[in-house]
Amino acid sequence: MIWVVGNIEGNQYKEPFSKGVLARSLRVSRLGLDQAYEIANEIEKELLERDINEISVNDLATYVADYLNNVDPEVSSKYKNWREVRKSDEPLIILIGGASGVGTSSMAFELANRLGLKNIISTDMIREVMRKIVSKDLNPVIHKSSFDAYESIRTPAIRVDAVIEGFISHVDVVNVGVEAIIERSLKEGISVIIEGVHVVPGFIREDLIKKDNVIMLILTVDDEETHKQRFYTRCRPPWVKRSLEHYMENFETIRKTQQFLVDQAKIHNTHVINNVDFRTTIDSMVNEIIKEFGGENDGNEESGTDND
Ligand SMILES: Nc1ncnc2c1ncn2[C@@H]1O[C@H](COP(=O)(O)OP(=O)(O)OP(=O)(O)O)[C@@H](O)[C@H]1O
Ligand SMILES: O=C(O)[C@@H](CO)OP(=O)(O)O
Repeated sequence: MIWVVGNIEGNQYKEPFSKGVLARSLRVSRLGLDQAYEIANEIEKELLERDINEISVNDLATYVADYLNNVDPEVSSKYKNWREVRKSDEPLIILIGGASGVGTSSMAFELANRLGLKNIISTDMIREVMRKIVSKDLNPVIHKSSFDAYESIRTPAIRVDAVIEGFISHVDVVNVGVEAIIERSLKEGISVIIEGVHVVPGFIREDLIKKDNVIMLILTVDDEETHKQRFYTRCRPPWVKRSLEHYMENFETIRKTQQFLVDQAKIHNTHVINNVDFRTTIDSMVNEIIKEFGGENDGNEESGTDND
């Protein structure tokens, strides 16, 4: 057996080498699951052949990076950059916004897998809790969808566009919950991905969004027909209870909310990704996150683990 030795706040710990843990940490480098396991397997074999039965986390990381460098230097560089990011003591708060149906939940799930993060919070669920607390009479807009919230605005539209006014009133309320989750995650040191239509540039408090360990990304589907198709695929499985009709009837207003999100992203310098191809989207997200949190790798590995 090989023991991996690490150090947390001056305390040494030892754990058995796990191919699963190593393979998961390799996935950030765009390796498929099979290839990541294959490489983890090979690395274990090599270590055993060299009679290494104890290795520090840092030496293991260097070994892995060198191994990857022979497979593909780009993969190795991604691995090293991500380790740089994980050296930080601060949690990562990743916010993924986008109009209904563009794929924020699917992409958050994939990203969490790639980065080995364990917490994903959907803003729809925050809203659901709020609906139990705040009655329909008191705040009708959050009892609607973001794109048809305008139908329940009590005062007639004051702004130029009723749909956007409804969207803003809706997001504004749910945003209180989003901020609470960010605050709690920062306080507890828990990395989290928060995803959904209620993640909108310009709405989250400046003191939170400006933190070095908080990043917001906006997803879009620029092509209308592709966006429509997403609702078809999402509503097709028999266990899905969301009505396709609801989204098709409101498709134009959903597109309006997307345009609003893009406009807000421009104003607030938020990165926008057109979510067409699954892998390209994930790669862009990972690249943005590494760029924002880690800068470029300088090649000097020191400390940190991949396990949180
Ligand atoms: N890049 C992609 N390529 C192909 N299909 C995708 C892609 N991204 C998402 N999808 C599919 O599009 C559908 C909608 O995605 P998803 O449910 O994640 O959207 P959403 O943004 O979370 O929507 P909502 O906010 O309304 O819940 C799903 O069937 C999902 O599998
Ligand atoms: O409000 C919305 O735009 C969507 C987001 O997922 O929620 P629902 O379709 O459940 O109303």
